[in-house]
Amino acid sequence: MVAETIDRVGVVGAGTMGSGIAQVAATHGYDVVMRDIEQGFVENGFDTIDDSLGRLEGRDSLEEDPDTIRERIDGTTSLEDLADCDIVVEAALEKLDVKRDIFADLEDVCDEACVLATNTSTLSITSIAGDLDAPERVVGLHFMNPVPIMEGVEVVVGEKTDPEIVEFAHEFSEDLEKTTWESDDKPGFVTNRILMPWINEGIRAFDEGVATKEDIDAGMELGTNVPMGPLTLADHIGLDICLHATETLYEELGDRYKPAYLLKRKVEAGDLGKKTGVGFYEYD
Ligand SMILES: NC(=O)c1ccc[n+]([C@@H]2O[C@H](COP(=O)([O-])OP(=O)(O)OC[C@H]3O[C@@H](n4cnc5c(N)ncnc54)[C@H](O)[C@@H]3O)[C@@H](O)[C@H]2O)c1
Repeated sequence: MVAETIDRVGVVGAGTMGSGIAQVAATHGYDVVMRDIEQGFVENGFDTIDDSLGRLEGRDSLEEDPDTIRERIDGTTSLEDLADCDIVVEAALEKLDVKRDIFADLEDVCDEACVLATNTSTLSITSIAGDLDAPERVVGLHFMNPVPIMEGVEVVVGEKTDPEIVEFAHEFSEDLEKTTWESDDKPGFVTNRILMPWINEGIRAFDEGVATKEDIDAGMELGTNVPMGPLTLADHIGLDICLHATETLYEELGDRYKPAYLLKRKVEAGDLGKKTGVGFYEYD
């Protein structure tokens, strides 16, 4: 059990994924430090956690009351507050330069035994760790959205990742009651290499007038037994995240991953999906 070797879990980014990872770690008894760049973003993260814990309590899915879980999470804007963490999971923007800067800072601040994990959807673990003194302690820990609900975690092995760190990543995920699979550090790993072109083709089909958005989603839900069609799923993931992921795959793997025109246009218009209230659908 790696649980015995971990006192404190750090999370970088308090957005959709970071808040979910902080919540799940706290639910499983870990003390958590959740860091974002502005206090308002940290507070948004706590609002998301409160909503989610409230819903889970309503379904009798929690073993402790929400306040006990919530009190295990400290919010901060200071990177130094991650100094005592035994593992830090980065869930900030899907941009290589942003992640490389964060990992350089983490290497300065954290103890050398601290495991550094990234929740990146498509960026190379090897590139994120490239400039570090100890790239062997960097591993991909790709949680799925929404983190408190989805069972799977994709463990991604960088060129230099130490096999013991890979083992640790699996065990840590299992301590959070997740089930893991492993991928080499190839563009999009297993999940997004296959999922993103599916979403992208759904957007193209909508843009080219094949069917209404509702019928495209219904066709895929009822016709292939997936829980959400491509346009609803894109709104849940965030259209900016989908665009960054598709652009990375296009850059690395060529024409078959070219982002749909309508995806770029909606991101430029600021309609990013559920998180901004408008994507392909409207949300309260
Ligand atoms: N949304 C999904 O469905 C999903 C699924 C799996 C993986 N991911 C990956 O998880 C990561 C986060 O995605 P998200 O959907 O939570 O994004 P998000 O936009 O909801 O949240 C990102 C947060 O990171 C913060 N941030 C930016 N720079 C930072 C820094 N230097 N230090 C600390 N915080 C910083 C932002 O202020 C924001 O609150 C991305 O790498 C994304 O590709 C997303």
